[in-house]
Amino acid sequence: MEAADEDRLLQAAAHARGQSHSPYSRFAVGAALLDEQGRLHAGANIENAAYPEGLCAEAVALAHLVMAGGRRVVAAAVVADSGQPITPCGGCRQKLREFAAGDAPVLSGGVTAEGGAVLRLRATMAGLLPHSFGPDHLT
Ligand SMILES: O=c1ccn([C@H]2C[C@H](O)[C@@H](CO)O2)c(=O)[nH]1
Repeated sequence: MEAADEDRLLQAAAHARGQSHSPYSRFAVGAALLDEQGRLHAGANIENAAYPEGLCAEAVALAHLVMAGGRRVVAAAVVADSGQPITPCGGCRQKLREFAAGDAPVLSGGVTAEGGAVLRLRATMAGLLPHSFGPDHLT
């Protein structure tokens, strides 16, 4: 993946983070996904007063991708202001894996003073979720 495409993905995640509804954790997360048609789909975490009902940014972005007719997650980016690089939670790794190849890049970004994103970690789907269960197991 070219640096310019990585940056486009990270900045889309940073922009989406601005829509986060996270009054309980006060931990705003943004995610962006690149689909097989070259389109970007973004999401932010949406928390709920009934705490377990909250949605992760990655799940919201994935819902946008699928509803827009996307069928593959070619690359993903997650952005948050955290002490260590943010990575998708276990549940979101599985959700993304449904649509992503093992070598799909998963970028982790931190937040700049200007509200943009800076690359902090470059991972892959299979690196985050090794020996994973997926659609092929059901055929
Ligand atoms: O990869 C992650 C990790 C956490 N969160 C959200 C869930 C919750 O709203 C808040 C704190 O866990 O961050 C995400 O959206 N994505």
